[in-house]
Amino acid sequence: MSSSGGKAAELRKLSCAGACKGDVPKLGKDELEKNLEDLPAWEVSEDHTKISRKFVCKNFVAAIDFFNQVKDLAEAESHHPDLHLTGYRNVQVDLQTHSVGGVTLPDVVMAAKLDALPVTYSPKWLREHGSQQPGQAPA
Ligand SMILES: C[C@H](O)[C@H](O)[C@H]1CNC2=NC(N)=NC(=O)C2=N1
Repeated sequence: MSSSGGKAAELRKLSCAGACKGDVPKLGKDELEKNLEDLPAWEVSEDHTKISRKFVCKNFVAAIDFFNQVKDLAEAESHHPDLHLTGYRNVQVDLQTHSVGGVTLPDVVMAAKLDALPVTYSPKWLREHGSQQPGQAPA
């Protein structure tokens, strides 16, 4: 049962700093799922080496605006997601700590922080995927 969002709020208080020195432990499957219980928009890859979030933005400008917010956050945290933009508005964000080749707590922290960024979603996509998407800005 997911908490009332408290876990995500706790994660957002943490920093990703130092995540990439190669000594941060990879999270196992169970730890990962426990850490993601409050971040339902994120999926774990088959091999558990990355977590991803997919959504459709209202348009290309909205997608690039989101990417620019991600750029600022990633630079502030010195921890960088992989960003994919296809079909002018289909967004996929992947997170992994490249220096260890897996998902670490800083990746989960970054996911929680990314979920707090406002996104202008495609209204049609929101209707089809449940309107409770994270960071939902007015359409
Ligand atoms: C020197 C610099 O901090 C490191 O190369 C950082 C940059 N951002 C990073 N981001 C991610 N996701 N993984 C890393 O291993 C990583 N390393």
